[in-house]
Amino acid sequence: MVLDRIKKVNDIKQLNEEELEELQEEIRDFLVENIAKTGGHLASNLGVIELTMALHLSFDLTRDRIIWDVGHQSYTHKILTGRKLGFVTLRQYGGMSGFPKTQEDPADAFNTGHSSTSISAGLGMAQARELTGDNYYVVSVIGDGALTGGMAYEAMNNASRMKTNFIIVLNDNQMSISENVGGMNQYLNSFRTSDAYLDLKDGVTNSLNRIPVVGERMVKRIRNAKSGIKQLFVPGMFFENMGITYLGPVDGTNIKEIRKVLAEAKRVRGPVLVHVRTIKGEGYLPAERHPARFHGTGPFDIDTGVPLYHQEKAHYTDVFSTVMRKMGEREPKVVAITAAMADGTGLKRFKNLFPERFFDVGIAEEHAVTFAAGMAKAGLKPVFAVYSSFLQRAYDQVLHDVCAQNLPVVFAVDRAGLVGKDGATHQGIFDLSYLSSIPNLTVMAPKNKWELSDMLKFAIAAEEPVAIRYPRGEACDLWKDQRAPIQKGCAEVLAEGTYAALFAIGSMVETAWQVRKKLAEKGIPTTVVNARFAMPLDKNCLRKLAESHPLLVTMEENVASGGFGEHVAAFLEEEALHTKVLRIAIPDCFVEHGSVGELKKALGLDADSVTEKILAELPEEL
Ligand SMILES: Cc1ncc(C[n+]2csc(CCOP(=O)(O)OP(=O)(O)O)c2C)c(N)n1
Ligand SMILES: CC(=O)[C@@H](O)[C@H](O)COP(=O)(O)O
Ligand SMILES: [Mg+2]
Repeated sequence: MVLDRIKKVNDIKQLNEEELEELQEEIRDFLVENIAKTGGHLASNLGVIELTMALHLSFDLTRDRIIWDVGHQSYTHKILTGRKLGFVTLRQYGGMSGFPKTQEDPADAFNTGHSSTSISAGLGMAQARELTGDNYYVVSVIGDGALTGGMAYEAMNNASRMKTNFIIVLNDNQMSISENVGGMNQYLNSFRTSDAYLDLKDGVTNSLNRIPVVGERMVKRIRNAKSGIKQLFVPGMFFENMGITYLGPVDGTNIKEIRKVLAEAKRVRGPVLVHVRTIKGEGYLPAERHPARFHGTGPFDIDTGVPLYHQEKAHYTDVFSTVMRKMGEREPKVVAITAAMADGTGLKRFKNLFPERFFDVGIAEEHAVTFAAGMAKAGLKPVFAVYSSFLQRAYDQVLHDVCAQNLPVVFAVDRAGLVGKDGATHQGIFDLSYLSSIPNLTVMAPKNKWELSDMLKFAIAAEEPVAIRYPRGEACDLWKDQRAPIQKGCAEVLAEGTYAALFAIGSMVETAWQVRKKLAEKGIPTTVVNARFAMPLDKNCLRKLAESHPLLVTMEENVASGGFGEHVAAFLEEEALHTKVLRIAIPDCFVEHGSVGELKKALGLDADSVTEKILAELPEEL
């Protein structure tokens, strides 16, 4: 196998043409076989095998730097830098990450996970190189989906000042996770099928002048031509007009062609964009046919592409999806917004039923929030469904555009808590902290699936901003009959005891219930309260609990700093209520990948660990 000869970076450069062709196929088989077992981001990776090989052949990654936008497509890069063996543990606890990690390999130039950062980071490096007089290439590889994100434009707007080489590779597969959207997508569509890049440069004398020799010769040729000197339409003119030389489009399945264009890109003095057309899921039929389903997949049967494990219980996302459908039917003012996550957030159904009230804004969380604010101001009832970790980048918009004006926007914060295999960049463990501190914003979390439904209805009826956070995965289906109406700032007592009060929020209510059982077996009766609201807190309930229990335990799936427990503790101190407080939260750290169960155990958030911590706090004579 040629693949076995790739042990470290640059080993690919030892291969002849025939061997490169073999390698291409071997990598494709390797990825399908391995991801079929471990799960992972398959379709995007299959699409960039040739592009990645061409990049590794064209650059020296002991020195040059490639920044992978989002980073979910970096598997071939990992293989070519000698990490083939890591695929057995891909995204598993203690195993290899699914994203680039500088701590994993020096050839990973920059950590990514969230979209549209690569051009900024690359530009920063290229700028640093200019100032320090170093000598290396910087290449930012960005997908057409990631190019819908505002940061990419902010970076391109700045790139024109570069006097030295800076390469942007646009990996254009016409897909975000699902179909790509927006004006840039339409613009790219208008010349995606154009002929070879060189013939299309007529008229682009501006940037050709930045390509030594070849460019100058072409400019001369264009100037001497009798007709067609100024074509009405020149591919890539948008980039050209921003001062970024455009080269492309080039066939992303053809390593030789890509290398040829990259060689030219290396000669440009200034920023240059190489437009590469790729195919999401290339070479594996089920993924080519269903690129969105194979964007991120669990284990599957290779022959059929059918998932190996079937979902048994409803996920919180499914519940959200169903309630949104019902609310869409009942309430014509309800509109749904997603930032390129219609599948993941469960809004696909709403999209199909109410297409005119569904808005996919692209990977543009900041815009999505202010867009929602505008809609709310004009009388609609926007629901922005967004992953907790992606809402982080729209903090100012939540604060300044929605909450400061007290506008009735609903934030359906999915993937709140530990998400597991995507790891540190995607864990939704900061939202209770960053949302609970914003005035006017009500922050809630359901204990089970019925409560998510009730909370969503409550939020849609509210005349002010509300965020509901709920975790990835199966929805809790305990306490079907305990469904007291949701009232702002009111908690729900689930069971009463005397020694300790477990004041838990969201997913941790179920854990509190398990802890209660474990303590009951030891003869220790506890109270369990479902807090429901992280903000405003149920102050009356807290007063009563503090007065009647020697120990109050707060439980949350969020970091400790600024979180639920911190707010509870601050309130008790303010009121001079002197019960002992034990705060169960995620330590203030970035949490790497692994299954949610493993991570909870490691972080002391599982029922056994919490029980031990409580026992350590209770007086010995109990
Ligand atoms: C800020 C942010 N929002 C959403 C996502 C989720 N996400 C991951 S990949 C992706 C689509 C990216 O599309 P593209 O850049 O074209 O890459 P492709 O998957 O097509 O290779 C999205 C929306 C993210 N990673 N970061
Ligand atoms: C790379 C990325 O950001 C997404 O593809 C993410 O991995 C999706 O996560 P879920 O599997 O939780 O939808
Ligand atoms: Mg794409």
